Amino acid sequence: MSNVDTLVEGLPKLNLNIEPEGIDKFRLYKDLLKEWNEKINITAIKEDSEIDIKHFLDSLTIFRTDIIKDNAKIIDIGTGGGFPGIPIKIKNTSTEVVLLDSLNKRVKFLNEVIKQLNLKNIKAIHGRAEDFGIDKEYREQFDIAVSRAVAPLNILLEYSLPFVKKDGFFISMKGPQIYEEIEEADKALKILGGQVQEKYEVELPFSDITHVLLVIKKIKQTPTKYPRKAGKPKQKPL
Ligand SMILES: C[S@@+](CC[C@H](N)C(=O)[O-])C[C@H]1O[C@@H](n2cnc3c(N)ncnc32)[C@H](O)[C@@H]1O
Repeated sequence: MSNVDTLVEGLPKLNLNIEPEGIDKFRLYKDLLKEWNEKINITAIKEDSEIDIKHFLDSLTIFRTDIIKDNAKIIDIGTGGGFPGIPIKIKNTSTEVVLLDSLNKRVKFLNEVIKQLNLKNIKAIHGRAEDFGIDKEYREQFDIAVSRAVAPLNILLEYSLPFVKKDGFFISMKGPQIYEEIEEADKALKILGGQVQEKYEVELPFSDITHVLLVIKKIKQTPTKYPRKAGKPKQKPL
């Protein structure tokens, strides 16, 4: 079994607490991550303490925003190996979580994690954000969309904001380059109905890395012509 010692030591540094049952789930999650990573490419981060810091603790920094309320319905866009969606679900079991990724082999891994960790009220779906964003089962159905390491903000907003209900939030987990990205995303924000609400700078424990959690509030409905068809947001960002 993997150890999650660095995760356990890092939680108080983020003012977070996770019950022993949750810690056991992180341990099992790490076992599966390392096992599957031998067969399919999920993450370049392979060492125990690095997984704790750069995947688990980094994902959990999202709780510093106070946006994730009990029972919130959340979608993680481009979740990859489940970050930040699975740590969110382990920490707050009352949330309803949808994990979305365009790479099917990663979605298969996520389904195995959901099964083995016995997580409830969570599912992994395979496809592109541009396609699910026009599907009425998903469009404007979420209190919160989250995303880490998927695309520059002007592109990411077109992937994410269509999923968020009016008065809901999109939380983008970024590095310090976010400040330039915000300037470049001014037009996309206006078109898609978003407004910058807050920026939280968070120091990642046991590292010299500072990440920024950008909280965008959805202040009006997204026009039905967005998202444009798959590939278009990236080819021709707003
Ligand atoms: C660099 S990985 C980041 C994964 C994870 N969020 C993390 O922080 O570790 C980006 C992920 O986004 C997915 N992705 C990229 N564009 C997408 C799109 N348009 N719709 C859905 N998933 C997408 C990719 O398949 C990939 O798994």
